[in-house]
Amino acid sequence: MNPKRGRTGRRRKKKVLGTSTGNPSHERQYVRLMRWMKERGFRDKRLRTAHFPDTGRGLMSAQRLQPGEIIISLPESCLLTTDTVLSSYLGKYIRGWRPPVSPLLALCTFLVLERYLGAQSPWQPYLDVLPRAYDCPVYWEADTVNFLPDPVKQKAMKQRRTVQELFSSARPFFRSLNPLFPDIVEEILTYEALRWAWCTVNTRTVYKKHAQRECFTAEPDVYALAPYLDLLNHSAGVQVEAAFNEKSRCYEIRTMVQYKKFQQVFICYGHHDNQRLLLEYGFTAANNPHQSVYVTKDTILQFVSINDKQLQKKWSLLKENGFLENLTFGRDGPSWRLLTACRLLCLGADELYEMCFVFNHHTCWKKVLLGSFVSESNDRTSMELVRKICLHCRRPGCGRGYWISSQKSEKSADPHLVLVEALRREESEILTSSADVLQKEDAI
Ligand SMILES: C[S@@+](CC[C@H](N)C(=O)[O-])C[C@H]1O[C@@H](n2cnc3c(N)ncnc32)[C@H](O)[C@@H]1O
Repeated sequence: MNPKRGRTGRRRKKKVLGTSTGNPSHERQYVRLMRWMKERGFRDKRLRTAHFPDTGRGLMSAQRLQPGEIIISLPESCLLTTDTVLSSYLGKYIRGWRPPVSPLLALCTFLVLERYLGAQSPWQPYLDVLPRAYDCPVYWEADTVNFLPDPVKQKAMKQRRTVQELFSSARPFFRSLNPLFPDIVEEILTYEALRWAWCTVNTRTVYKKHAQRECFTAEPDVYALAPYLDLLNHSAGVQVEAAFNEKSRCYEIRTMVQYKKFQQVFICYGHHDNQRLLLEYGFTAANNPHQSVYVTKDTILQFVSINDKQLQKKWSLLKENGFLENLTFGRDGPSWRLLTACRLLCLGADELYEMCFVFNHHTCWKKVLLGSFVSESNDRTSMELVRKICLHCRRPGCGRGYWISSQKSEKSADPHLVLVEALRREESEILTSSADVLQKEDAI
């Protein structure tokens, strides 16, 4: 009996498809990729590609994996770095170009040109499995970016400017490549192509440090595209060790958690909140333990007295000491940085420069920045200020606690609006939770 026929066979087939990407042309791409990797010395069979309902394409365990076990070991010959670029046809153009290009631009240019070369590129099997587009804000419609909460919106706009500026500044270098692709180099190295390559590098590279080279700008050269390994998705809850092993000359990832056979295998991209995941990787993670709500300087300024003669001085002290960045609310209340900034802003006129002889002769403002108690009144007024800020952030119209349903119906085809909505929903939950914590503290 043919095991693929009949009910059992059909069930068995369904199960296999359920764990694969389910698309035959994609399947062929992975077969080609694996063959190509094998030619380059990759022998691993511990992971395999799969499609997951919540995270999309990823890798799953083909066997039980134990904590401490290496889950993937990628030979150096599979890595695409600036070494690859310099040893290619682009090398002499990069070495001869002044002012030097950045390592990032070199990689991006190489990716675009190799994609253009198609079957002539030795990297084709890898390039074929790369996404055609990304979900980072640089890909979004300008209108959609406007729906982001303010601090993320600023960063998203900065990201768009960064890529636009990179493109503008790179055009003379691109034109210098004319001898390689007469007449059409500007049609290949377009803004859209550079944006794709920029996102490819930013969302998929692993860290591999290269010594600084004269042919590049001084920006850190730390990128390595790692075929197949870059199919691993992110989870905040896993611990891995990942590094290039100088002895084995392989990029290795070791899991610190256990996986059953057929479970999705994750790595952790860093202790990132959802704003950062959205900006850098184009997704938000449900139940992200690092999620927080950012408070802008402008919001804080709305609630401090403009009659405070020391306001400017206090503001400069916060700025000089790096306390005007990353001011957040979390599920367990305001962050220490936000609280500290508020405590400094609430120091009384006579308190700011008052010397404290008990604590290393520091002035009160210094004491606040070091996290020490100053006075009951400072504690009370700063908590009031934090509560006001929290209340303000929760207000509909502040741009956080309301739903963007009207836009949603008009723009239901915009997948990025879903990301904005997820971010806003989570922010609203965090602010509610923060407000509860603040209320409880008030009651004590
Ligand atoms: C290094 S790649 C991982 C493989 C990727 N899923 C793919 O199909 O090519 C990083 C990208 O995967 C997606 N991703 C990673 N972790 C995710 C997660 N937990 N949930 C949703 N998307 C995730 C994001 O699009 C991110 O930019």
